[in-house]
Amino acid sequence: MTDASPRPPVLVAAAVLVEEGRVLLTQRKRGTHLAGAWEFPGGKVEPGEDPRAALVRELVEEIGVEVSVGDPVEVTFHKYPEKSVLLLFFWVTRLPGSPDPRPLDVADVKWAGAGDLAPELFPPADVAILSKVRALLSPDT
Ligand SMILES: Nc1nc2c([nH]c(=O)n2[C@@H]2O[C@H](COP(=O)(O)OP(=O)(O)OP(=O)(O)O)[C@@H](O)[C@H]2O)c(=O)[nH]1
Repeated sequence: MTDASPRPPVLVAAAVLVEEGRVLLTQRKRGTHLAGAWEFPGGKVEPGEDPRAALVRELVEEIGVEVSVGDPVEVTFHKYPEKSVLLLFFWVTRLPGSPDPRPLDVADVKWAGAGDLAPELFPPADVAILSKVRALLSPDT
């Protein structure tokens, strides 16, 4: 049966930033949707905003890094009980001279190897992107 009053999905842009065989992850803050989960850094695209510009903005706000946003890696639609999300995952590279990531508006930040990508640590919407990213990373980390 279809929802009687469906709301449009929340549009989210998220980054796949790989350096030296590790991918950058952030941890969701207490009191937010899916608190404590590890995820790909990013956030909601504001109405009328270019998703790539939103991602640049979110990475400065959340972890203080300056990036260039490349091609899409994956697009995922997922229904949570409280909302649905449309996630746009992009390849991202740090600009020369960008600061190192630090947890400005997230609970924590880390460079993760393939062994850190257990799906149960991530939002359920991230299953597809996780298998793509795992295949890219060094198997022994
Ligand atoms: N950045 C990011 N968000 C993700 C991922 N996977 C996933 O389901 N999401 C969901 O996409 C939404 C991202 O929006 P956000 O980061 O601005 O979340 P928020 O806490 O401000 O949202 P809220 O105010 O509705 O709780 C959240 O509901 C988050 O749970 C991911 O890999 N990265």
